[in-house]
Amino acid sequence: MQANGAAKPKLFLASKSPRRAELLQQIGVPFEVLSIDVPEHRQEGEAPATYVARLAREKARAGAALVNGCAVLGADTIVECAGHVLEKPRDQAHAAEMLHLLSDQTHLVHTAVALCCNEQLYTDLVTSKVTFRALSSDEIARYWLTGEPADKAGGYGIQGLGAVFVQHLAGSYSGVMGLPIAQTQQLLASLNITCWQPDASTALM
Ligand SMILES: Cc1cn([C@H]2C[C@H](O)[C@@H](COP(=O)(O)OP(=O)(O)OP(=O)(O)O)O2)c(=O)[nH]c1=O
Repeated sequence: MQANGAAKPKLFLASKSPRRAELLQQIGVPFEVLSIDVPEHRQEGEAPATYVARLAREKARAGAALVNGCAVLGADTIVECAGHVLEKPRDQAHAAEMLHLLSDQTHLVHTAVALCCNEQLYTDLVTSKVTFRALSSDEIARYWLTGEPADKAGGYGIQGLGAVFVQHLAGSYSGVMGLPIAQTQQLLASLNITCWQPDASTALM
């Protein structure tokens, strides 16, 4: 029990994304990673924001079904550009196609977060606007060889070498990376899960 009497459930992150784990660690929340597999298929006519929110909910619910009484955080990130929804590329050609589409354009990055505990579900959706400078075919080909695009929505990582493509960002940097920190902290607070205890042993410098 916490000082205010409310129970604080143990937290699991239902994600294989190392970025999400890193971002959650950054704010000092104790958690364990839970491995779940949710099929990621967009339904006919499903709007991008509806799709990403559904996947985050499904990940959180699938995790919660495995750890009764605990809190489970799920998230999903997609890129939307010129009417296309971009997820993780299948291969080099697919990544190149995505990066050519993003070149010299502004796109949206939607990240949905869902927190599930027993029957309770808390959700949020963060959309950021990212503008890329023009990319050459040569640098797109060389970027693939770094290994960075393969496991990232839209085929790039804003937190890595992909940062050199980004001319402008309006929104949440951590959201583009896969887990919007401020909004996640708010969801966790709904279940009384605090990020850090401001006492002598855990004080942040
Ligand atoms: C746009 C962008 C995405 N990404 C990542 C975040 C996500 O890990 C990934 C999008 O794929 P997701 O399907 O959202 O997540 P995932 O498959 O990596 O992990 P899981 O489903 O198990 O939670 O792209 C970056 O790391 N940097 C970026 O700049």
